[in-house]
Amino acid sequence: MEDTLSQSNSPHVLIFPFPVQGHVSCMLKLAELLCLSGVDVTFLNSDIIHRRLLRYTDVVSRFSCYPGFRFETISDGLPTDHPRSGNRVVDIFDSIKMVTKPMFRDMLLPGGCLNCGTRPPVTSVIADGIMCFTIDVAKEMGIPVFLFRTVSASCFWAFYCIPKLIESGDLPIKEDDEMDRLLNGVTGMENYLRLRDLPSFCRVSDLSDQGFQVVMSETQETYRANGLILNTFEDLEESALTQIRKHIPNLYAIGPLHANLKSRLEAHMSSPPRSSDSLWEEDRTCMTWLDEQAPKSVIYVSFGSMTMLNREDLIELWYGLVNSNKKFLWVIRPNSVAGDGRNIPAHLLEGTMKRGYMVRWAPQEDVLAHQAVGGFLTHSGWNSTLESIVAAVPMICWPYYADQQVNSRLVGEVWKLGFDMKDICDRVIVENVIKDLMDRKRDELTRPVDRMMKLATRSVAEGGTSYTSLNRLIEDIKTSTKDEYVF
Ligand SMILES: O=c1ccn([C@@H]2O[C@H](COP(=O)(O)OP(=O)(O)O[C@H]3O[C@H](CO)[C@@H](O)[C@H](O)[C@H]3O)[C@@H](O)[C@H]2O)c(=O)[nH]1
Ligand SMILES: C[C@H]1CC[C@@H]2C(C(=O)O)=CO[C@@H](O)[C@@H]21
Repeated sequence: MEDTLSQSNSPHVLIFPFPVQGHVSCMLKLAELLCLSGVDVTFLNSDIIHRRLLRYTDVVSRFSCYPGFRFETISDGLPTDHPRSGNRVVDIFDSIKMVTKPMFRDMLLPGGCLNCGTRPPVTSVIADGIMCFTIDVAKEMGIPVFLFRTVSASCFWAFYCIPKLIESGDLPIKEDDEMDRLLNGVTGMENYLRLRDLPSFCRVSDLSDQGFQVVMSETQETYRANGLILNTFEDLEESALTQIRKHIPNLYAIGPLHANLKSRLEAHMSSPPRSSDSLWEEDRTCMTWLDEQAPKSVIYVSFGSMTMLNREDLIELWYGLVNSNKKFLWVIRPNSVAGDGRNIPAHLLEGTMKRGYMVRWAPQEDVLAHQAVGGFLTHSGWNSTLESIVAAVPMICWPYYADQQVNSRLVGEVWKLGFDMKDICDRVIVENVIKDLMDRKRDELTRPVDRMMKLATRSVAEGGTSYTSLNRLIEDIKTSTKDEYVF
């Protein structure tokens, strides 16, 4: 039996995400898409992420219908009580290279849990694009590696151009730099990308900064992989995709992945069950509250899984929401507000009682699809941006860090799907931008929002660009063969 398995040529992909919510959830969607196409998948989670998935989701029963799927776990190298969010997330970069990389290698060696004869051997790896150490390990074993970078193509391209921005003197940003100055160094974005729209990792005066160095070098190393997978679609990011292809020709644009998965599940069964990838318990009472609200009357507020709010910003946002007189549904994640959460002004508490609803974590895709939701105040994480596009919900962008600065600029200036409130948190501005989005300037957003929703839907339908690109990826995975081990 063991011999038959180890000689088997059946495709077996190892999927290995960077251990944070926004990466794990879209990679789980890719895993399910591969399972649907008959590919065996092992999904490698960090221990902490896996524990939380088991606790808050139905992930085990969801994947139980795919006999070729299984989970494995690995340490991320950090102590259990490390926050793994806000600016502390960069600590994962070091720990994963120092602690996780050798463990990952051991797992793939003969006798390791990924190579012990009980399953067909791993024939290809899909690893997070921010973890290029996986290329070293997989290549040593003769296994092809595809990188999945979970940010937008535009952000990837901006990261890719960092060396050029250093050469031109645009980086590091100087103390007296005009942040609204347009940049020439990111080809294709010259007309709209300002210094302030670069990924937040570029906002450093010292280029030896750890976060800056990691995103720059990991991006530069992408070419070493057998291909690059991006969660985007041609009609949305054609320009950035064209630029990237000049350097990394084997590019698969297969997004929006959640829509791609939904569409393929619907082709397999009439009403696929809803599933969750959440690392917090979803509070579905907000759906009942939404049921009671008028169509397009509610602004949904969520800043994803990593954003930390300080008290000052919390209060300004809160005043803006209450004073806009709009209904609002606000996700405030546990432990996401720094400082004192007490002594909230009575005006805010009363306004929230009348018009607001707060939860610790929401079923976001369902919320955005609800007819009562008319706008999304978002941190512009890439998954949230794509989910909003598919649901045809216009956005107010208040980016926190990383790729979000780039995404919000595209939403506001290029795609015209909302307004970018970058670097501002003032109660009067928040109130006004909400009124603009929900009423005063709503008409100017309606057409672009509907158009992009349709393009997204078309891209994942049979024959669409993301549909075709995903088929190509599946085909390439199925024909990938593992070389002989080289030791
Ligand atoms: O109450 C909530 C809030 C969020 N979500 C989901 O959580 C995910 C959040 O992802 P994203 O919007 O991408 O934000 P982050 O969690 O901040 O994701 C990280 O990963 C993304 C992909 O790389 C990056 O774009 C972000 O900047 C980075 O912070 C989305 O699928 C949401 O639907 C919920 O289900 N319920
Ligand atoms: C935790 C963040 C560091 C890098 C990741 C990222 C990327 O460029 O791949 C962007 O934002 C975050 O998701 C990740």
